[in-house]
Formats: sequence, C-alpha cells, structure tokens
Amino acid sequence: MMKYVIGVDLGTSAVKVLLVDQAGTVVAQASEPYPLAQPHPGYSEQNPDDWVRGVTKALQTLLKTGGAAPADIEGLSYSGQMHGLVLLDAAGKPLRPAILWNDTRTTKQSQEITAKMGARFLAITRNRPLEGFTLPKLLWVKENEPAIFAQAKSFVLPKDYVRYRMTGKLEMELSDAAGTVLLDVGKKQWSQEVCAAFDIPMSLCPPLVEATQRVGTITPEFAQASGLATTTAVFGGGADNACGAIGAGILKPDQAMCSIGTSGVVLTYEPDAAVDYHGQLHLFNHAVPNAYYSMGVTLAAGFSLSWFKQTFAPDVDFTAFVNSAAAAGVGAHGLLFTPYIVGERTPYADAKVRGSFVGVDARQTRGDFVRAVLEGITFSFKDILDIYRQNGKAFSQLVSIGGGAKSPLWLQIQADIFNTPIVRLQSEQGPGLGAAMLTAVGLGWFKDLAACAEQFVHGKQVYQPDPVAAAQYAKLHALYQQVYPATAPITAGLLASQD
Ligand SMILES: Nc1ncnc2c1ncn2[C@@H]1O[C@H](COP(=O)(O)OP(=O)(O)O)[C@@H](O)[C@H]1O
Ligand SMILES: O=C(CO)[C@@H](O)[C@H](O)COP(=O)(O)O
Repeated sequence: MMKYVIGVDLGTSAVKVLLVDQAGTVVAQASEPYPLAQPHPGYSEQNPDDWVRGVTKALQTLLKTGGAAPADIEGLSYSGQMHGLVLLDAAGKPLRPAILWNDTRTTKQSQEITAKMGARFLAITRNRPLEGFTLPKLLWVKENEPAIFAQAKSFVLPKDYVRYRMTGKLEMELSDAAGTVLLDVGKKQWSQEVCAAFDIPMSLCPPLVEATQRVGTITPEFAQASGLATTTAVFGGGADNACGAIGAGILKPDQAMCSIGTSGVVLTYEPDAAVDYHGQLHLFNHAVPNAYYSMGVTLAAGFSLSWFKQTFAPDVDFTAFVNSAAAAGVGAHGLLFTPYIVGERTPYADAKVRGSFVGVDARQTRGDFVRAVLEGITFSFKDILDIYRQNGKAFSQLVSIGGGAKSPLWLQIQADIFNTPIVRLQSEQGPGLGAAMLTAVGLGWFKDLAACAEQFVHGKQVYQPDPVAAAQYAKLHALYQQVYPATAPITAGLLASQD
C-alpha cells in the first residue's frame, strides 16, 4: 500500500499544496490565491483567516484529485512566508491583520533598535534589524496601536498560525523564529537580552519546535473541513526559503539557489554560524537540524512582474505575456528597470527607494518593458551574487525555483546575467517539496534530508550561459548599478511628497 505526505507552501500570492508518495513523486498539486492589501505606501497585510480558508480549499481539491485515501497520508508539514506578525489574543484569535515581510512602515522602529543595541544586536540575532523582520513590527504595534498590543497574549508567524488552526497546538518553528530577530541564533533560544531591551514580555514568545519535530495530529474540526484524517501527523515545517533550499537539494556549502516567488532570493547553505557577512546578507537557523543558511533578498521579484502585468496587461495570459519579451532581445532596446517598487533589502537596505524605468525610447514596445522587468529583477539577484563573490564564494551552478522558474526564457536570462549554468528541477515548487521532505524525514522514512533528497529532488534541464549575451549583460549590469545612487534621492522625495 503506497503511503503519502503533504507539503503546504504558504506563499504570499497563494498557498500551494503537494501530495507526494514514498518514491518522491509529486502525484497531485493544488493552489488557492488570497488577497494582499496595500492600504498605504509601504504597507502590506493579509488576513490570517484567508490563509486558513485557502489551505482548507486547496487540501479539499488535492484530496479530490490526488487519489490517495486520507488514512494513507501519514504526515503533513509546512513552508511559510517569513517574518509576518500574527498577534493573538488570549483565545488565540488574531487581533489585527498580519503585517507581512514586505511591509516597510517600520523604518523608525528599525532605527531605534540600531540606536539602542548597535553591534550587539547583530551579534545575537546575526541580522540587522531591517523593516521586514518581526521585532520592528511588534514595536510598531506597541507604539501605534497600544490598545491592541495590550490585549496580545502571543505572536506567531504565518505558517505557525495555520498549523495552530489545524492541530490546536500553538508553537513557533525554529527556522522561522530566527526571522523574528528576537532569537539568539547561535543558542537557538529566545533572546532575553533583546526582549528586555525593547520591553517585549517573554510570555509573548511561544514555545519553539524543530522543523522535523512531530507537533500533533489534525483536529476533528479541521479534518471535517478539509477531508484529511485525524491520524495524519503534523510536523513543525520551516521558513519558505529554508524549505525551498531543501526542496532544491541545496544541502552543502558549495551549492546555491535562486528563488523567484513574490520576493527573490539567492541563498546558500552554511554548516555553522561562524560565517560573517557583517549584516550585508541575512543569516538564519536552517530547517536542516543544526545547520544555517545565508541569503540576500530582492523584495519585489515576481511581484514586480505581476504588478507590471496587472497594471498594463491584465487580460493577457501570463505565459504569453512573459514570452512577449523574447523578441526584445538582450537589453530591451536600451531600457533598464530597477525592481525597488516596495523598497529594497539587498544590496540596498532602503525602504524609501522606489523603482525606475531608465532609457525609455519612442521605438520601444510593451515587450521591451516586459523584458526590462525580467532583466532588472535578475540584475538585482546579480548584485546579491556579487556580495557572495566579494566574500570569497563562487558557485559553479544555481538551482532555480519558484513561480519564475516556470519560464524557460527567464531561466536563460538568469544563466546569461549570472554567467553561470542554471538548473531547472522537475517541479518548480521547491518550498512545498521541502516541506514534504521534512515530513518524510520526521516520519522516519529517511535517516536524514540528504538521503531524502536523493530520492525526492530531480533536475530536469540545465540552461548554459551564452557567452555573447553574458558579455552584453556584464556591461548592462554596470549601468544598472548606477541607477540606484542616481535615483534613490529622487524616488525618496517622490514618496515623501505623497504624505
Ligand atoms: N508563467 C510564468 N512565468 C514567469 N513567472 C511566473 C509565471 N507564473 C507566475 N510567475 C511569477 O511567479 C510569482 C509567484 O511565484 P510563487 O513561487 O508562487 O510565489 P509565492 O510563494 O510568493 O506565492 C509571481 O509573482 C509571478 O511573477
Ligand atoms: O522576507 C522574505 C525572506 O526574508 C521573503 O522571502 C518571504 O519569506 C516571502 O517569500 P515568498 O512569498 O516570495 O516565497
């Protein structure tokens, strides 16, 4: 009798659920979108109960189409969009919409953290207190919505909230907890020193669980709603980028991944916390036991493309829209785009910068603009790769995952801009596969994630860089890098003019 696991990838644009059998074959998948609210510039919120509704619906579809008997689904786990603040009252109900990872209203709070703790903060949390992380969001609510903060009994992250609603157990998983910047990353425990410095009661911080730890089973209520069995075991899960790395088989220090979801990420495995990027890159506990990972983040990667499409070509099919960039050729007839449409994190930790099209020419078509968007996002990833190179790390290839990896054109653009081979996997759903792998290891199907990866992770195709295009892109990237310093003061002024 074949047994199955489920990986639930709680993304920003949608939840994607995967049904995977013991051989590592993805036998079915389903997806449900949910809305994203941006009520003011820099704000980004979602309703936690929309996630639960989306997960329930996607699981119903998966069970209908997958052909697996619920009793044969032995376990389930999660990959979750990181950093989002879900504040809960004494009854475990959300007190306000979740404030997401790409919400940058918290510049003042981030600056206060730096002013108060400086280098000590980096030493404990291994990260700079950027706007997107959870602690600045907690401080924002404390300062701006004191009545809500006073009612808060705990806080969790997006996938931890969904797990709570599915199991009745309120916990936070370690790889995600690292992204709150309230964690002592080396000691793997909540930092009393950071909590005390900002007057955050330790009682707000839930108990920590490891990614492959079994936390419980599905409640009768959620089983009834979704069609799952109450016998299905539920495991901690991981931060989406940790899970993406696992699902892409990035389990050694010389391997790297490029992920194009709503955000964009270039990431590598770190065997220990000894590495020091001086806060230029994020460093977090991994969902791989006792390991770490570093990464740089482009805030609006897939989001820049989705925004452009939604704004200028809402009725065109997504794939046809992306493919319209092919005819434009390298450099989009002289058009450059910077993807800073909600601010940026890496390499510029700047919440006030906004994006630009530079070199607009009367002969350009919409296809040129699509091409410029694809290239600009990828130039931003190249900036992250350059930070790795400056720190002595070069990768012989990158594995590409996320919604952006559906496009062969964009995969080739990545290979050409990075001048590095790009590996496409059989499924671009890296985070969901990583969550399924955590489940398989948690259940004891495999001795560790490396053994599981041998069976679950399969490359499909390698995109080799074209030397002519790579040389053209090297020149264009040098021009792209001049756009940030030239435009940052102008775009910050434009943002301020809207206050
Ligand atoms: N056919 C496609 N070609 C290229 N990019 C795509 C395609 N379909 C979706 N995308 C991009 O993928 C992104 C969503 O990726 P996904 O990994 O699902 O994100 P998330 O996990 O943040 O919800 C979208 O923002 C979109 O720009
Ligand atoms: O903020 C980060 C990482 O630090 C983002 O990568 C989020 O984790 C959201 O991921 P996607 O929805 O783009 O997968």
